[in-house]
Amino acid sequence: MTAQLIDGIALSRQLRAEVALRTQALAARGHTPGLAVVLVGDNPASQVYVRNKVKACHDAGLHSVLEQYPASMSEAELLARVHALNEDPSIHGILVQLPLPAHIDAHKVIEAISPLKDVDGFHVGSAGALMVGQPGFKPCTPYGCMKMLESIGYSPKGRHAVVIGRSNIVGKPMAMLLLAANATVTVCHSATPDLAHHTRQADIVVAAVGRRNVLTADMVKPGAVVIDVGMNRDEQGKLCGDVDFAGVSRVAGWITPVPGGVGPMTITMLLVNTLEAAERAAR
Ligand SMILES: Nc1nc(=O)c2c([nH]1)NC[C@@H]1CN(c3ccc(C(=O)N[C@@H](CCC(=O)O)C(=O)O)cc3)C=[N+]21
Repeated sequence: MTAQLIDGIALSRQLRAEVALRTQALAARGHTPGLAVVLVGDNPASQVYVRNKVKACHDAGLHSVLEQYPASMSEAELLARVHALNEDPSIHGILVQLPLPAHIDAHKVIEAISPLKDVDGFHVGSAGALMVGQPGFKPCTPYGCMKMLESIGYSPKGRHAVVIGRSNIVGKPMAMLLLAANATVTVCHSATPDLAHHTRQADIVVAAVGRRNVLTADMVKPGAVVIDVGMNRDEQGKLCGDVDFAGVSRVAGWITPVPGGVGPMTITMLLVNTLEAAERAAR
């Protein structure tokens, strides 16, 4: 059996076209959605990522500003910039690219972002809203994974979902979204003694660890949906996920590729959240 591909690029193209239409309608009423992307330091990977985000905004008709600062920027200076963006009516979403330099307390910076502009969904208020089922921004990566399930008409209701990884930005919110969609959810992590025991029972596996080959063919139930959130490099420097794609795609029913899977969807949901923030502000 060969798994069907869930194509994050094709789905992104579709969703971004919808974003562009809604953006146009909002802009016609004088409320062009605006995203501020703040990058501190010169991490080359971060440079690429933020440029992709700014380009995606441009292509969908959103306004964006990229603010780049040297690694020597102080925490107080960054907090002052966040406060200014909170007050800027042309900006509806604020993204402070992570990781931040070690001398800056990332938690403090994220908490300084207005929850109304927290399009990353990283603020404690956004996390709490997700947990109790109140309106708020969902973190873009797990939100994108839910859209990928939706795109294949797969309802998590009554299914067993296994999430590997418990980070605040992927694993935990992913578990909450699946739970809200009525899945039975197991969260596995580095202290789980027998990972395969859990994954073999899963109808849905989400791998979000940040290490290659965390999920291999022998760990997957035939026909399962496998979502790969990993972003790693192999020996040749090639981008690869957490899943042994060649092996697992012989067993799974559906699988997301890396690249071209969850990554583009993360950016798409950032656009969706920014548009949503602008629509709320325009009401
Ligand atoms: N405040 C904040 N918000 C983030 O959302 C955030 C962040 N900080 N820090 C870094 C991570 C990483 N991240 C990615 C998004 C898209 C791709 C993506 O589009 N990847 C392409 C490939 C890109 C390539 O070729 O390198 C793909 O998977 O097809 C990758 C990584 C967002 N992050």
